[in-house]
Amino acid sequence: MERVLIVRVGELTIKRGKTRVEMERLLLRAAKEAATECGNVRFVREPGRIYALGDIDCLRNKLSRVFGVKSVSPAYVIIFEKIEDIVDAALKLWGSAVAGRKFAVRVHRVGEHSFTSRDIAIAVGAVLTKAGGKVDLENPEVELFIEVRNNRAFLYTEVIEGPGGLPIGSEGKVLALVSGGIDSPVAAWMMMRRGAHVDVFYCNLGGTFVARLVVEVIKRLLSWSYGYNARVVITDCAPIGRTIRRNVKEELWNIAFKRALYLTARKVADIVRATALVTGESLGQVSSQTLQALAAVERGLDIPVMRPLVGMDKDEIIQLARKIGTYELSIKIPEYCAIFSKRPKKWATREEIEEIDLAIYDAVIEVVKNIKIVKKRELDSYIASLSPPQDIEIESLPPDAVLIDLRDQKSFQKWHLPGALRADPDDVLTLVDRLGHDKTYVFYCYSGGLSLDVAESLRKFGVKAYSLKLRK
Ligand SMILES: Nc1ncnc2c1ncn2[C@@H]1O[C@H](COP(=O)(O)OP(=O)(O)OP(=O)(O)O)[C@@H](O)[C@H]1O
Repeated sequence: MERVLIVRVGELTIKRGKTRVEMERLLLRAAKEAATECGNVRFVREPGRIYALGDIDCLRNKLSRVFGVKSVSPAYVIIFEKIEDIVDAALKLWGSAVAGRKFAVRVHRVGEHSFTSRDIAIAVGAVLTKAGGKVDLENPEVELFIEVRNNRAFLYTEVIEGPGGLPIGSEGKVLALVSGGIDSPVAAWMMMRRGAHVDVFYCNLGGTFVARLVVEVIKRLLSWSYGYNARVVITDCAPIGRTIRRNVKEELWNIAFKRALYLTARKVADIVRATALVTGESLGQVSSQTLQALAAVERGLDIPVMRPLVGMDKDEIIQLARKIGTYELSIKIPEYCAIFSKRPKKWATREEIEEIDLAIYDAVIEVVKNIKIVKKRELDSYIASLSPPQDIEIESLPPDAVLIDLRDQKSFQKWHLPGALRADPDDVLTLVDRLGHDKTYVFYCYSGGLSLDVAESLRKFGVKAYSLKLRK
């Protein structure tokens, strides 16, 4: 008996003519890329499904992640002449597996035969009962599927759900704004699932420590992008941060950063030829995601902004993030922002947006000029190349340095280094503004990652800053 993976295609079966042919071609292209790690593989196409032959366990895992695939089933296939051949195969395969267990035989049949689906179910049920199983169609412990297609029969017990949707490339291209947080990778994934080519845009306000973590998230996200060597556009957004802090009223910092993100992404969309932007915003999730706030930041943008999560609850988004595999990586990313205002305005008037645009214009142009584009297949070497400045980590305090503890209040109260002040990462720049940009600052935190990042991002603001290596 030969083993084969049945790959059932989903929504594209309702497409007709040229569209259908093109979608099948794209699906097969994605399936071939997904199967590259599975060694020698052969694909056979049939209406509504594909068969994959080769290392079935590997193929099962990979092809159940291809967009456009509704489900897959590892199956045994036989060529038969009479019903007894199917019954024999079922007994050989499942005789010992059903002993002492309740089972149900589900038969599906296509083609002209001298017997019905029910005949097969009865005959197979009878031999398996003799082998020690018990028929229970309502609550079986094991379901046995037999699909008869002309002179072939497929026998299987598993139906593994695929992601569904449409093959990647069947829609146009979009640029997804990905922060590395929980939501935006899910939004990007949902656009991939609808067949879009998804390129990714990440605006880094921090240092290489966070950038590395974010790119790991993006890499995991793009591990679904079979059939498309997606582009990741990474930008150092420090010029935007500096400009906003200098030239925008503090209550508008948050909106100004969002606006800068949108404007930068708008320009990047032209470079990568994307037709729409995608964000991970969901209506009302946080105060910056009210209708008014969303309308304010996308005013006059002249490109569709898609928000696939707009109607979803946070727990639904988390569930999807877990399924995609990005959740565990996203929650490792420390959330802080150098341009975080304590009393932010929730939305802005047309005039305020115009003022913001004017204030950030040059910074946006500078950031766009310095974008780095990395292809999906180059992400590993890009991640390896990311390392913080060599001299940023120190083991002893320079004289007159201001020492800052970035841990939470409770940990600080329990113990802290002599002379240390405590600050939330969000507040560091404000503190530095107050104490003076000419001093030397040294940070420490729990594991050394956040302090590295805060020091690195402060340096982008022209401040002498270090991360202290704590002895364990
Ligand atoms: N640094 C960034 N680079 C690229 N896109 C970003 C960045 N920060 C935010 N975005 C985009 O703006 C959206 C809204 O960001 P916001 O911080 O308001 O929400 P969020 O709920 O924290 O989103 P997420 O969970 O995706 O970080 C994000 O979903 C993402 O699409």
